[in-house]
Amino acid sequence: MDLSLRYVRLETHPTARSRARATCDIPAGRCVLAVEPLTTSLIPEEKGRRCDACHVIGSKFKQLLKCSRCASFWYCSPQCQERQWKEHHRKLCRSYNRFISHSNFQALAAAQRVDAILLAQVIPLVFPDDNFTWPPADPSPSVGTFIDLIAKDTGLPIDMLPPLNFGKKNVPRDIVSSLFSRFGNNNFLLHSHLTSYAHGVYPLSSRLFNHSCWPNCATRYIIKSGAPVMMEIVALRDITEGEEITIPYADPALPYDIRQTALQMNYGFTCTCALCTLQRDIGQFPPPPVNQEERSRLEYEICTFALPSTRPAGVPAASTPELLTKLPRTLYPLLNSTYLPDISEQFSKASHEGQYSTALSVGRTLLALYTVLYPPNFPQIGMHALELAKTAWNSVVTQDEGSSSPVDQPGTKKDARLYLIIARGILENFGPEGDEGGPLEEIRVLQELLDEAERT
Ligand SMILES: C[S@@+](CC[C@H](N)C(=O)[O-])C[C@H]1O[C@@H](n2cnc3c(N)ncnc32)[C@H](O)[C@@H]1O
Repeated sequence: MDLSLRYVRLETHPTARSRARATCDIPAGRCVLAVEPLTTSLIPEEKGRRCDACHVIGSKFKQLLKCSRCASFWYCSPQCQERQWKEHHRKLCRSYNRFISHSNFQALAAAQRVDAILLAQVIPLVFPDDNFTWPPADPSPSVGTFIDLIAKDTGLPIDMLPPLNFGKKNVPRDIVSSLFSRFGNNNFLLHSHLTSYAHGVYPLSSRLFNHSCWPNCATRYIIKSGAPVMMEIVALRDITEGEEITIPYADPALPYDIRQTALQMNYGFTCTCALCTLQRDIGQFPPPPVNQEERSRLEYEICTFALPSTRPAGVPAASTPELLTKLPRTLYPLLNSTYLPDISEQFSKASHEGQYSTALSVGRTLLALYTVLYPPNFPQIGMHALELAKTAWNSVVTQDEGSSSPVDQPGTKKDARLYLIIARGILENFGPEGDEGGPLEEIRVLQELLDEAERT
């Protein structure tokens, strides 16, 4: 495996086998590495909506072509169809529908079904000539890296998978088992504008990057017509030479216990990152107050405490959860595991129903919590700030009649501008990704509307 990479080098790690270290100082926003997939698979809801090869969305101007034999794969062009045909579809086409309608497949949980499809697509890549010997003879660099990934028991007995007999011969069970043991802890969820739409195997990223709940990098996916979907590892903040490069395997805003259980179950390790260490030392957060007045006071205080830190310009991004360390204990009830899901739901409901004052007051508290719980420049903070900017603008144009309590006021153009500055700083750092349009385009349009409103 060639790991002579520009920004990262691999070195041994006492418990995680190895880790990726920065070979030089890396500025925030820099793409540390771009990685090709070994294979990807759309989630069922996206089948027929996107090209199975390059993932562009079909439209009435660019209608997708259905595979005329299996009628289960769609392509935006004959080139994409040909590329996928050569990779795996020539082996899968005839048996794909039998495979996914088999009772064993139907009995699998959703995530296991995706792994089963990825496995079926990987086998023709590992054994293009149906020469089933282990280890495979003369693997491509990507297959070689895949074989080199950490193997773990997936907890799913192999006889629960549908038979894998795509080539002329049946795939030997021990080979299926060896390949399948690399799934589960090595698959990525592909997203566009932070909405998941596919799963994929990116062996080089799996081989290189360990997890942290306070990561210095995040993954983005580049969807380009006719090209494989590239995974890019983007620096969230300035990284110094020698620092370990990490990405999040789980959402850092999930409660500590849930993160630890998921990481242990799916990847077999206990996370000891800076966020986990701090949260473990703090222990359980007390429940939020039932009294509404008391609750509003805490919400007001957390906004005053955290929101100045979301201003991107000139504020160096912390490499440790600085805000959580400094958070007054009196505000801990707002970090209780019940509170964040509760206000997220309130925010979505109020903004969808046009209750802009409520949405803005709840959304502001949510932004404060995200700022405390997520590492600096984490894209979720930027996406939420953009939602707040749009809500403030909608409130302005519909002249929403909100109450006049200190935390519950109708939005103003000034609010919209402020949230837009936060959103732009973070999302421009994260960079263009996913489908066409999306948050960067929305920022541009809203900025134009605000500038226009200023002029008139
Ligand atoms: C996708 S691989 C990452 C690359 C891996 N370190 C290697 O050398 O191939 C995931 C595995 O790495 C290990 N790992 C990743 N992050 C870790 C962490 N923060 N602490 C301990 N082990 C970790 C676990 O064994 C996990 O199942």
